[in-house]
Amino acid sequence: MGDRSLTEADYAPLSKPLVPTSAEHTQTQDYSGLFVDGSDSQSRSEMQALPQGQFGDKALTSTNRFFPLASDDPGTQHEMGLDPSMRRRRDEWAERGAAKIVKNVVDPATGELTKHVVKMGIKDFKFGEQLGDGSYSSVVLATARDSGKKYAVKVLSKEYLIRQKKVKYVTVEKLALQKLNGTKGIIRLFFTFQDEASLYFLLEYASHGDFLGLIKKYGSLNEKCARYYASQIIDAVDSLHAIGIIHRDIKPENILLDKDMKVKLTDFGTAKILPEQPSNNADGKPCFDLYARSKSFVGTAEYVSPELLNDSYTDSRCDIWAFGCILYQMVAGKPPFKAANEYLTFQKVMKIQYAFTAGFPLIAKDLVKKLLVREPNDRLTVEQIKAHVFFHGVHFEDGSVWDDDAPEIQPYKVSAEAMKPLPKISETDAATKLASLHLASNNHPEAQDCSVISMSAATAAFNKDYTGQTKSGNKANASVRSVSNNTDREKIQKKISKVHASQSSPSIPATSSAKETRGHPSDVFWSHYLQTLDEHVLFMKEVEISARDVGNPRVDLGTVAPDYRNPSDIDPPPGDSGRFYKRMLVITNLGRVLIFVKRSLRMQEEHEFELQFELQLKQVKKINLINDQMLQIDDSRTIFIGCKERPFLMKIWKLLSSEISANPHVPSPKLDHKMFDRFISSKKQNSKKKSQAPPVPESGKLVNGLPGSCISKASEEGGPNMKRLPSLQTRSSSNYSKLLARSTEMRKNVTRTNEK
Ligand SMILES: Nc1ncnc2c1ncn2[C@@H]1O[C@H](COP(=O)(O)OP(=O)(O)OP(=O)(O)O)[C@@H](O)[C@H]1O
Repeated sequence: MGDRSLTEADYAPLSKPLVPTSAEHTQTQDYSGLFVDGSDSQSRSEMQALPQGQFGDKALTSTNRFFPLASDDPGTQHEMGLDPSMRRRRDEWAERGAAKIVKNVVDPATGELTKHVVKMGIKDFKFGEQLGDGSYSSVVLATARDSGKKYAVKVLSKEYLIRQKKVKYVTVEKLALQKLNGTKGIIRLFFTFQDEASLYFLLEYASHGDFLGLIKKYGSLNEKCARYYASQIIDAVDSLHAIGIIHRDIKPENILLDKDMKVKLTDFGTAKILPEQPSNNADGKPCFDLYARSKSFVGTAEYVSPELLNDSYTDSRCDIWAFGCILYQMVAGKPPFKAANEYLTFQKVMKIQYAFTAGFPLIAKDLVKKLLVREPNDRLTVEQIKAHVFFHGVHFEDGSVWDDDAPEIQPYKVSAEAMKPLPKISETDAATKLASLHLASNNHPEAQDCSVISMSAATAAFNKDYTGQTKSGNKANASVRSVSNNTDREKIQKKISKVHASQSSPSIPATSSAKETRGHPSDVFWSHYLQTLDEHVLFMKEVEISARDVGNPRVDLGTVAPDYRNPSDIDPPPGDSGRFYKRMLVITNLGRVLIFVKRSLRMQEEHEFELQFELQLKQVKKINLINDQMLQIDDSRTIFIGCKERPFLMKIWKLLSSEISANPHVPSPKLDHKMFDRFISSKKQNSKKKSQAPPVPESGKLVNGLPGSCISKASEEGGPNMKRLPSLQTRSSSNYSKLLARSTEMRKNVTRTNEK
């Protein structure tokens, strides 16, 4: 359509009703239970074809972008400067585009209730602050002049919709919201109206903003909060699917929180509305084919399901995938699949390449693992999710997920409780039994996996590497973070030891007796441990951390403490107590950087935290912690870090006066690299034997599974996703289809090379 002027004919579809209006609505003064369309009522029976496809660029960038005035008297400001013909058109539209509302009005003379049809449009609301900006809309706060009630009004520019051929998506959004009207957990659409320039959706106002804001504010959510919100999200998804609607773009930005902090799903612009299937259901419930495949390339990179990328289709199970991503994000504070750009994110999704953060609670981890499964058939169903032990005590059947008050929001902190293995399935618990039966029939390989998180193993490795032996019992397996009080820490570790003692954990090989592990280089330990995992160590360094702020030259632990490998035996040099730190830096192929900091001298404190970014750490010489959120690598590259333990990080930072030097402990850095290269080449050989993996194309090294050249220009930014993620369909400029085609082509090439 280009930049040509739009004609009457172009606007025609928007001047007609987009969907049939509800004829039997019962309206009250506050518009509850109401769905009314403010369009020409003559064409009511017209139903547009259900749209599919993609949205376009950032919306409302056209000159017609509308921002309602935040004025008490909108009339005067509009009147000034309006020529008579414009005024006439505006008045025409006030009449033509208004919603027709049936109001119950009390007759002052008789006291009787009578029904009046009134027209409502822009003049009936006071507009306030902008609540959000979508890819094709702006959302503003609106207060009804008559009742003082607050609403959110989604404003869509007609010109933009027409130019970008997005009209049909507005139709879908409206139709979906109409079908879902009154469904718990779904934002309510009261009515729509329009004027010459814009369409307006009068929506229920979700005063607590969106879920991304909540996660951002607290960094993460503890299990109680995660359970509360996850139960509402999955119940809302269940309701959608039951009505034959697939959302297809579930993400924290599209989950709103109402005045009671309860979930309201929004943004149905890319939803799929399924046709009803013939059914003999005795209960008369409508029947939909939730597995009907759709080829639309919709969603948001970080939450898009692998079948869309690998096999170019989605069905209702894409919502389950997105739910898995969000559950992970609640606890970890960042989405599981996140890279420097969408292309790399796609690669991670396609390969299901993600890692759990340190201390991720085991029960939630089990659920996430069963959701982030490549094959949609192997993914848990909504029913199975609800029956998962993570939701133990949540009563979906009686609707109490919506009645319970929201818990006090707290960020996630690892605890002994969180590290408890999955409880045994009770035979009497019908729901759990159902889930386990389904799992069995799905032959889900991970169903039995209650393994301890890899970070625990890392802690164990750390203990062993630094003491030369596994610490008493399974204590080394305990991963305790940010417990500053030594006594508390010990108590917690004892508790965890008990838990772990009763469990056979693959993290610590059963054979790892003190005798056997003594003197093992850490890479041997890691190669042993990581044999069964997708994640493997790319690089590991023992480093020392020194405090320069005290004015002393950096202390060489190797000199001061010859028995560096067994620091628990070292006595602090007089006056220097508490100034020595030891650290192990572990970089894995999943882009994880694990740093274990141990304050030396009798092992008084031990902490671990995790950073996530992508870079080739071989080059790294120095790491500075700039503040509690930023890490600077080699003076130039600044990385945002996703450290949930900010207080701890701050503590380290303060202690070290902003600088951490990462110097290899081994006398020659080359030795370090040699060890590492040996480790990697043996790792490569092992994995070749194991999986007959295709050879790496000669053209270049693989970085994250891709030729390095593909990401040479990628920004190094990583860390938690704290930006609002635009939906795929909203950025035609970045052309996802092309990206996808490129990555598919690349995979084909690799396969072809192998076949040759
Ligand atoms: N009912 C509401 N109450 C409060 N805030 C809202 C409401 N609806 C939307 N918002 C805010 O506006 C933002 C954009 O809304 P929405 O997602 O519906 O727009 P969109 O144009 O469909 O966006 P996109 O397609 O890019 O996801 C939301 O992320 C939210 O912050």
